[in-house]
This record gives sequence, C-alpha cells and structure tokens, in this order.
Amino acid sequence: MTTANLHPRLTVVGHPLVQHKLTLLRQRETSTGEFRRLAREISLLMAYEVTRDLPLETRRIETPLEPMDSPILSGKKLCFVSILRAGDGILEGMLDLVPSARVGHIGLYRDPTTLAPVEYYLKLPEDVRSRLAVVVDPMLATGHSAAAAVERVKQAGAEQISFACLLAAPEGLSIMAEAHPEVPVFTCAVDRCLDDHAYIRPGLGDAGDRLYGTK
Ligand SMILES: O=P(O)(O)OC[C@H]1O[C@H](OP(=O)(O)OP(=O)(O)O)[C@H](O)[C@@H]1O
Ligand SMILES: O=c1cc[nH]c(=O)[nH]1
Ligand SMILES: [Mg+2]
Repeated sequence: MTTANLHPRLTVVGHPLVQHKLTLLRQRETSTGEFRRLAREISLLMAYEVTRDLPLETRRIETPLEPMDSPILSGKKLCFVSILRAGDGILEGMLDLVPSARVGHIGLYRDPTTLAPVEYYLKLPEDVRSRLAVVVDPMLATGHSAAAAVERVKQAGAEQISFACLLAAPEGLSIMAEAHPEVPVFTCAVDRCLDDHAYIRPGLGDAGDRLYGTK
C-alpha cells in the first residue's frame, strides 16, 4: 500500500538529516539527554516543511544601500498545539525555528485498557482561529489522541490545522483520514504496524518515557 492510500494529505519528510537523526532516536541505547536533543533537532527541520505554504506579503524596507520591496510573512501566523506530555519534545524544536509562535496545550493520555484518549488539560490562545494551528505529538499510533486534539482545535474555531509527528502507524493515518481528511499530516516515517499494546513497530518505544526518563 502506498502512503497516498493511507492519507490524502500525507507528507513524509525524507530529508537525509531527518532520516539520519530518526535512526539515532530509535536506537535503544540512545540516552535520555541525546533523545531529547535529537527530537528537538528533527522538529526544527520538520517545522521548515510544515510552514512551507505560509502566505507572504511584500514590505517596503531600506537596506543600507537602497529601498526595496521584500517578502515577509503575512497576517497572524502560527500556533503550535502540543499534546502533553510527549508533544513538548516536539514543541521545543518548532519554537527554535519560529520563536514568536503562540502555543496551546492539550493534556491527553491513553487509557491503558481502552486506549481511548482521556483529556485532563486544555489551554489554547484566544486568537487560534486566525492562525495556522500545528498540532504536535511524536507518535501517531491508533490515531485517537491526534484526532481528539484536532477536534478540540476545530471547536476553538481554527480553520487551518496541520498535524506533525515523528512516527506514524498505518492505523493512525487511517483514523486521521477518516476523522479529518482535510488536515495535512507530516511525519518522518510510516512504520509497519501496531502491536497488541498499540505500540508502533518497529517504533522507538514510549516517546514520553524516553524524553523524560520516567521508566
Ligand atoms: O495514537 P494514540 O494511540 O492515541 O497514541 C499516541 C499517544 O500516546 C502517547 O502519549 P501517552 O498516552 O503515552 O501520554 P504521555 O505523552 O503523557 O506519555 C503519544 O505521545 C500520543 O499522545
Ligand atoms: O509506540 C508508541 C505508541 C504510543 N505512544 C508511544 O509513546 N509510543
Ligand atoms: Mg507516553
């Protein structure tokens, strides 16, 4: 099956630096500090892809030598929405590239038995509706957390929404295609499948635990 069959608006970020860093990130022996650093670097590179279509306008400026009309980002710009807690490992890198972006947080965890997302926190910027909202989480596994987070952002009035993750399972992409087919999804890789505990295989393990050293 090709990736286009899994999701109509899927981008796999194939840049060699991203792919190299993703391999290091996946490795069992990668330390917590190194994992956090790699996730941040990959996210910065992903932010470059995610923002590729931001609209530009022209501003009259003066260089030291003469005036010119030069391109500049137009209107209200970006809001990153992190799905706590592992989303914060992506947020840092995206903010490195776009330091002025607004930030929202959605606290979600997967119920270990039902795997349904349980919401425990929500705070979005008031003007999220006039920004491109980029929902971030390293893992798109069953897809239920991402689908629920995007739904929340839609309820807040946002009309332009993207989702960015490090790894996606085919199952999660199908759920996103069903629930939010118009929302572009960016990932660094589409892995083989989910296992019996809904972990992505081959995957990278538990992203939150690896980012924060909690296991
Ligand atoms: O696609 P899904 O099947 O919904 O799974 C993906 C979710 O699972 C992980 O979070 P987790 O529940 O482990 O919470 P954490 O970030 O607090 O560790 C991950 O960061 C996603 O949010
Ligand atoms: O593989 C997975 C699936 C869900 N959450 C993770 O952190 N890893
Ligand atoms: Mg986790």
